[in-house]
Amino acid sequence: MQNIPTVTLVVALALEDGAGRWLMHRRPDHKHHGGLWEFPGGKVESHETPVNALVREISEELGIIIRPGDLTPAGFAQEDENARERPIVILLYTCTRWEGDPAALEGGAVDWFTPDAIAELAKPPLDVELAAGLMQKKAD
Ligand SMILES: Nc1nc2c([nH]c(=O)n2[C@@H]2O[C@H](COP(=O)(O)OP(=O)(O)OP(=O)(O)O)[C@@H](O)[C@H]2O)c(=O)[nH]1
Repeated sequence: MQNIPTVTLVVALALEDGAGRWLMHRRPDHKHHGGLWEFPGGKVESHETPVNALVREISEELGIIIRPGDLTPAGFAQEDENARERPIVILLYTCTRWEGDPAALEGGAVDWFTPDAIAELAKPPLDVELAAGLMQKKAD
């Protein structure tokens, strides 16, 4: 039987500094959801585990090194199954340790935000859910 993916699997990172702020990435204007702020990350390739994909994406996108063992699952969000042919499912991980200085290597911008500031940012719909779930989890 042919192995046909039914969803687009995306991984995203909630990087937390020591002061209760999170790193968000503003997508380059020419991309899907251009100009909106999201958790950095990207699509899982067919040969990768989600964690390996996140380590790769974060290195490419932010130029920092994170380790698989420092990633903690923090929730997920998914598009409606009728949204498109392969609806997006995003897996969110938290991390508090990294090496290097995060920079927007593929365009756009990166910055650190408090939970209240993240709530005010213009975000893709799935990130609204991811951010709300993450902040709820931290408050529990
Ligand atoms: N990385 C990331 N993508 C997100 C988030 N929320 C969200 O809806 N998406 C969507 O998920 C998809 C991920 O694609 P991407 O463009 O970041 O990934 P990529 O670099 O592997 O793809 P590309 O090389 O095709 O551009 C995009 O359609 C993006 O708009 C998020 O928090 N982080």
